[in-house]
Amino acid sequence: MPSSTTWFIFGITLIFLAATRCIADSKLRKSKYKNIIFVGPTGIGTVIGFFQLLLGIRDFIQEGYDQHYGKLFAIPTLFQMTIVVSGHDLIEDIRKASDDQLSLYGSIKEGMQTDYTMEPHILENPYHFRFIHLSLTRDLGGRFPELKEEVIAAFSELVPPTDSKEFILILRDFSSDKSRDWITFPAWLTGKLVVLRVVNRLFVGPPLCNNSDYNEINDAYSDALVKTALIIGFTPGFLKPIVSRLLDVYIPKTLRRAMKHVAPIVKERLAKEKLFGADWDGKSNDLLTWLIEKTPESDKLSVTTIKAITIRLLATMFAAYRPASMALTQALFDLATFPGYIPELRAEVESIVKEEGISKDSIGKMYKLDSFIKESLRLRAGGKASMPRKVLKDFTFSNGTTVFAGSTIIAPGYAIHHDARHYSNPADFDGFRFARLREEQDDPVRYQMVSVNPTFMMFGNGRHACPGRFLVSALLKTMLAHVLMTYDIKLEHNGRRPTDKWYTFSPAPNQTAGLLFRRRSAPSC
Ligand code: HEM
Repeated sequence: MPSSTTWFIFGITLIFLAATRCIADSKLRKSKYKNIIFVGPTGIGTVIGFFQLLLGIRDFIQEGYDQHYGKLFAIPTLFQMTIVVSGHDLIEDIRKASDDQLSLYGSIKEGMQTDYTMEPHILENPYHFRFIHLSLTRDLGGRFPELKEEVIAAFSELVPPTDSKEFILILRDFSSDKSRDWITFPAWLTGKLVVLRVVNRLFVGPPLCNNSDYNEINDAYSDALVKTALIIGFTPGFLKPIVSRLLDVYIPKTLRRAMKHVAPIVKERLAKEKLFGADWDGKSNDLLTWLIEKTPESDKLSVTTIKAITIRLLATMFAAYRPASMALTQALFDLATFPGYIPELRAEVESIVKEEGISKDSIGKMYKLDSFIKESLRLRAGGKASMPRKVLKDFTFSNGTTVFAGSTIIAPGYAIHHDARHYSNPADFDGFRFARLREEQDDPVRYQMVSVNPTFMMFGNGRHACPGRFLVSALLKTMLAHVLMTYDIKLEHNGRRPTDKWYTFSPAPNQTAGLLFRRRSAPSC
């Protein structure tokens, strides 16, 4: 229990921060931002606003979007200015801007406080991200058999039909009546473990991808990164070095644990290369190999190198698995919430699998399944803040409004996805919405999950649009096809969909709810 002195210091700190926020806000409104509409409380209300902003700025974004659609509006957060850009033309301006004007990496640097949470040079040259473009996406067809194999293996271990070692492990606190057919699994934990394992199959290969300690480390690293970045982000600039030093325990500890797994594999792969040459038989085609090849020859085994490789592995995994596992969990909740879709989805999957089996090409033909997952993404996933960009040079939008270097701009993805201008009955889950549009307009490309445009911002837009979306689409479709073919699924607690949990900008699936699975007697894929 914290002592009264601790509470006193905490209270004084909050009052100090609130006062700073008031002063900063009033300065900003009179400053060069005077031509931009401000959203959020004013005057004494800014003190209350400060606490609301601590909890998240999502309501202010929606309020601004509803009242000022097609314009820019500003939400002064604690120590910075977040400018929200709405309307097709202005979002197009962001898409066309150069990286030295509006920078994605600048916003990641700020959002994740990478100067304090990672080695700064890693984001200066994020070549690990290019692996997704240059290798993984281009060769997705070639990698598909591994992805499929791992999906099947992961589900059969993590959602097994009977009592088993892994079953006990994952259930932990989840009680289940094993005498019945239906078994309850923790949805979020299961979704995370399946995605971690499958993505790690493509990032580090077997056996590490099945190592539960390594997968847990990936999860712990992401958690530590988010929490540390949040605290440092709320800290005034001059205090950041001190606060980051005080917090300098969780990330390094997790990193050291991860390095213990990565180092022997790097050694083993280098030894084989020495023995059998650069293209040795059985050489893994994964992110780890790619990172080893990028490292200067003389330096491949140094601790610094292993550390840098491990950070890049964990950072890429952070970008990949968190949104993908949230999307999987939400889609499973939707499948269980709207069982009326199951027969038609099953019919589509079964007929295609019967003809062609499961491959990258065959899942490409499952457009009802694609539509169902895309609708789940539209309604539940993603953040209020798509296309985050740090303004590096003053930038003037096509409507004449200038944003100044130092501000952060975002597009309000969540509001766009819930806007009746773009989607009829936007609050309703309409699983075949995109399949119908595709049929009506005879356009097989525009409505598929991986297409990005100013009305579907889940994966951003423009040159930085998520390069992992092709993998995500293959991953989610293969997983849902497997679940449809292998299990019956339903919600616990009389069929009420578990409520989402909101973080600063983004919704996340409920993290404690369970899902019930029952093995089908029909053959699985
Ligand atoms: C449902 C899952 C996912 C969602 C919703 C998502 C969303 C996003 C968004 C919104 C961006 C920023 C785009 C922009 O600002 O224009 C982004 C960037 C990125 N994503 Fe994803 N992502 C997902 C999964 C993945 C996966 C599985 C990977 C890796 C395999 C990945 C790798 C990346 C990378 C490397 C970038 C940075 C792009 C660049 O450097 O230009 N993402 N993602």
